[in-house]
Amino acid sequence: MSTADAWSVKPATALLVLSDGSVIEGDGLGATGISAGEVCFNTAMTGYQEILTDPSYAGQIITFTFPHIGNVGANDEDVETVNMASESGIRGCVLNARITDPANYRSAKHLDAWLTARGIVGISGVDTRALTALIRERGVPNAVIAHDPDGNFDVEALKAQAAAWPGLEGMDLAKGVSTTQQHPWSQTAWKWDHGYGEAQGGAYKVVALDFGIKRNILRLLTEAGCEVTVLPAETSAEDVLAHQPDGVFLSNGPGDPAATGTYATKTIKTIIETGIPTFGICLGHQMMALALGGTTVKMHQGHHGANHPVKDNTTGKVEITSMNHGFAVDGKSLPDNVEETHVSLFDGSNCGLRVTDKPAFSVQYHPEASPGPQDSHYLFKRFTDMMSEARS
Ligand SMILES: NC(=O)CC[C@H](N)C(=O)O
Repeated sequence: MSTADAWSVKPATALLVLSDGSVIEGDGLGATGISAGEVCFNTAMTGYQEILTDPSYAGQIITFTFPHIGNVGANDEDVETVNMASESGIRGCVLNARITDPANYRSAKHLDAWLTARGIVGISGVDTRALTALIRERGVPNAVIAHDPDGNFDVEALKAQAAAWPGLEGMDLAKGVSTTQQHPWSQTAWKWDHGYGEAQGGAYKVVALDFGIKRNILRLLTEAGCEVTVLPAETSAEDVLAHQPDGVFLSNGPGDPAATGTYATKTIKTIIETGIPTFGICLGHQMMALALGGTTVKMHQGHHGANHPVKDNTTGKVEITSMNHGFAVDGKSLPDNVEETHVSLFDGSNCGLRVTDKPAFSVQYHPEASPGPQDSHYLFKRFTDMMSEARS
């Protein structure tokens, strides 16, 4: 780039328009077009591709607080969406620095080209610190992100579109990202010497209800000795039980748990009552709480990052966790036969539960990480131990 190019003032090729009418200008990246959603911020310093493909982000525009996103490029391995052909559902991304050319041996594509191929609209050159400070002060705003290489924007129409977006509360988005067909899963976790492996069978037959499940959850279940069958979000309790599973897994996923719970909580309640070991993560945790009689609330700014400290009340240990949620279980709403097992050390919010008279437990955070620390991998063993105990 010549000095003249570097200093010339170019018109904005992307806009982030908040529902309060604020207009933030920047450089467009990824797909062109207009996309609406709720703006959250994620504080993870690595793993942007896994974040961008986590189906739990459907309906959301992610602001990365880490300034250099894209510098290790993109590849086919670091994708968390189970169905490679489908988009994760994310509505856009907001970056600080312009994406540089990738510098990593695993890179197969420039992140910009990868975003375009997946239909994700993005904007860079944004003061993401200021945006994050605003979200912390006022809560998560609805917004529209627009990208046009010629810089032709109807700003008033974009403001109206941002103001009209209904918001995540009341939205059931799980059905849209769930598998429509039951399918088996046998890939095991990544090993540095040979990459991903394939499991032959497994000691425990597990069915995973897919509300937007991440690949690494399935890999860690397989790794822990489970033979996994993935079922669509709306599968009935009867159909789940017809598989005669040793255990049932309830996945993460996007949207409002209360809206998704309208069909899933009935199923979950029946499964727990039968005494089959049940393990839930994130949306699965929230819906387990709802099934047990608890309630969920919308959080002020949510928890999205890879360094959230959580205390395990049963052992007193603190684990550093990966989180991605904008709703939370109200710990005080849990009935007497449900114990609060984990709490966030950032704000005291509920991060885990255990049913005292049935083999069922769940956590609000992401023990599979991807991206994030591996402190909480022990929970997959806790699930297989539960299945082993139930057998004997
Ligand atoms: N990661 C998840 O499963 C997210 C759960 C839910 N959609 C929330 O935002 O709280």
